[in-house]
Amino acid sequence: MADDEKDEQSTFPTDETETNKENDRRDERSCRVAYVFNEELIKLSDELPKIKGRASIVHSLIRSYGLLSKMRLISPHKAKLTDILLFHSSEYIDCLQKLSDEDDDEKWMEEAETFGLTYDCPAYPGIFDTASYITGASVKAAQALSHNYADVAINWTGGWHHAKRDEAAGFCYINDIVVAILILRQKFDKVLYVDLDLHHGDGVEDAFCATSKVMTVSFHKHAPGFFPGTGSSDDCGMGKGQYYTVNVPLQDGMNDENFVSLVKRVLGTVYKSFKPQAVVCQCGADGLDGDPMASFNLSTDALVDSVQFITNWKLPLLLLGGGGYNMANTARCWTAITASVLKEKLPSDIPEHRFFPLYGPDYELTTSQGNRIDRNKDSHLQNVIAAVDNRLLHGSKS
Ligand SMILES: CC1(C)CN(C2CCCC2)C(=O)N1c1ccccc1/C=C/C(=O)NO
Ligand SMILES: [Zn+2]
Repeated sequence: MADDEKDEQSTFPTDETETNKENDRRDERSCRVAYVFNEELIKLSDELPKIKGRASIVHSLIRSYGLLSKMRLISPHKAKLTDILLFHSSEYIDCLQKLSDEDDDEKWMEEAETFGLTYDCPAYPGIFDTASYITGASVKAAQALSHNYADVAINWTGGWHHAKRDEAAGFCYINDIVVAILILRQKFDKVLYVDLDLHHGDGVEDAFCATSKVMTVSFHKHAPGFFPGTGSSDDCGMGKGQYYTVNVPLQDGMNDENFVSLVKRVLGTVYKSFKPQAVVCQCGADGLDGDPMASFNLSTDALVDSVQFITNWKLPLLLLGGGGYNMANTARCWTAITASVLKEKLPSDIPEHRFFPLYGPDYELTTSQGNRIDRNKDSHLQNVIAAVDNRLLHGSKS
């Protein structure tokens, strides 16, 4: 049978002896971390227009710190069409495939508009294969958690949170996050989604706004004219999903201390009221100081500490990438998160490796905070927390 039809069961050693042998129980010291990658995934991800070469830079830094030998390496394959269609409409996927195959049939060009495949989100040749491979990696990571093969699973090429059921958006074509959550939902009754990217995780929020089985919590910049424009604290889901959507809208100049205390305060309340059985966290790094988005003042510590807070819950956790346009800082951030999950202390000096020159002039692993004016008034942050408490308290009554 074809490789991608192989029953997923056969991918992970499921017999107890195998997993028990490899300290199956998550103990205090560390947990079992699965890292999904192969050369094909890195090569295809490197082709993504706005983050050319980023996948290699991230993977090379993780490898140069010797972290690969401490993780369970899993080789992914392209997502099956049936997995992609768990979320996306077949009309949209058909059009994406046709445009990606350079099918110059006029018919598809006209439809392109309907499916968001336009100038600001072009379906460039090969995009369908790339997006399918990335989605397959997030699916494989989710399956590693569902099969109890790992406690934490990582796909730094994933995290494309803007893609809608039948529309590409914000340079996201297939929403690997939604597909991965739907896979996790086959095993876990309640899944928590956390979005740390600078941008609102609108595609994931939309997908689950009407269900109480998936709670989405997004921390993001929310300002006039800033993409995607949604994500105000008023968004609260609808129907059965009411109160299972939480948004934390922020202004420019957000610093580590306020960001991390907000994350801990909001997620602490969410954890107590929602009681998730699994967590998916999008770790977009475009909120870091030094990113071309030039919005927040965050250092890598802010994202590391936020993810560590979630890791401490000791729930099955899927970590995904996302935005991050300063390649070296994004690699620093996701390497530091990987080490933190492994409870590995890394030397601050960047090891000599293929991309070493990118890390000048300091050649250090962690970055410092920016000093952009902080537009976040304490009163606003207090109001956001009150709104979240109100909603979750209200929600937990229902
Ligand atoms: C084209 C890129 C993706 C890159 N970019 C910057 C960074 C560096 C130079 C331009 C953007 O603002 N983009 C966007 C353009 C239109 C809509 C959305 C985005 C970004 C989405 C995002 O990051 N979500 O998490
Ligand atoms: Zn972003």
